[in-house]
Amino acid sequence: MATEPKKIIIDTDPGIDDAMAIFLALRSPEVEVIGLTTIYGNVYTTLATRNALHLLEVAGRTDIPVAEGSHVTLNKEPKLGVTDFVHGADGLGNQNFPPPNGKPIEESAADFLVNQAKVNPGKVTVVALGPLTNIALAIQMDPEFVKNIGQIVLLGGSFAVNGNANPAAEANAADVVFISGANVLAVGINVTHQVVLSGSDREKLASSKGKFAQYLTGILEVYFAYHFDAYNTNGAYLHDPTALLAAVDPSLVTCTEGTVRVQTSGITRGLTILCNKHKSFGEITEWSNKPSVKVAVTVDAPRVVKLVMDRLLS
Ligand SMILES: O=c1[nH]cnc2c1ncn2[C@@H]1O[C@H](CO)[C@@H](O)[C@H]1O
Repeated sequence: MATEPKKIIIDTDPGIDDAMAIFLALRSPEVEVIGLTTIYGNVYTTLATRNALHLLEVAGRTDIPVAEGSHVTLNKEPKLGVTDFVHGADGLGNQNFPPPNGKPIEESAADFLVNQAKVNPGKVTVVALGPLTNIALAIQMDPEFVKNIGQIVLLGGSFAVNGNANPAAEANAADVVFISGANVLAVGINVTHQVVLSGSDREKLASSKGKFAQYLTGILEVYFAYHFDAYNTNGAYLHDPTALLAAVDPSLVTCTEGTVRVQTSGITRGLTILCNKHKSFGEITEWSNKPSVKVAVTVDAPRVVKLVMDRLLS
């Protein structure tokens, strides 16, 4: 008997690699996308919502609801900057796309997350591709959320490699989410930096007539230019697609388990530190007696890239 597709909500700040992940999800029969929620990060939240609606229109999937997320950080501070130098001023490679026709639903992202988890207890996976504010708000709003939500697969943390938001920190990590007790799988940039779309992969996308391949060829130009400047490579890291595919097929990564804390202030703000669950210390630490999460440590990069190519070329 065929198993039912896994219901997923993608929390996203599109974003070029977000666009790839959203299209991949729509091409993955293992999952059913029941909504997109938006957040600041690669762009401000208003533009993230506009881009989410636009991407669903490109895909012909305007049946999928978009719920707009928070405009401010968890501490209620306005978001200071976005990474338009990575994704272009419009977040989608400066392609002058027309505004979408659709509108977000009335429910906020956090309300949508809470309510969907409540009506499908244990059945919804959130794939969180941006800063984790909406997820943290859902956790704070409803004490039942961490029980109701099936899993949170998040792109977040850098786990002992340099960050990309600052040398200590990856752009997305949030302490509230890591110690919430929810079933969390964290895929950090120590892992996603191993998954590279090469220049020749991009040429294959460019020569395909597929709708998604054509669209992505246009927006990838800015993303490749950024990687060439920042990392001196003719390739692009597949952050969001890797996290999405880890939710689709967990066998693509291997994991360790332990408590993750996120530094919330000081020069290492955003630093993620994992304490392996089997390790004990002679003193009580800020990691002691806190819930464990799964943290990806290795990835089958060739298989991830092949899945990305096969599904986006078709
Ligand atoms: O250099 C960067 N700085 C900040 N964010 C980035 C950069 N490159 C990619 N992303 C975005 O942040 C997430 C990975 O941390 C990905 O979602 C990607 O879209």
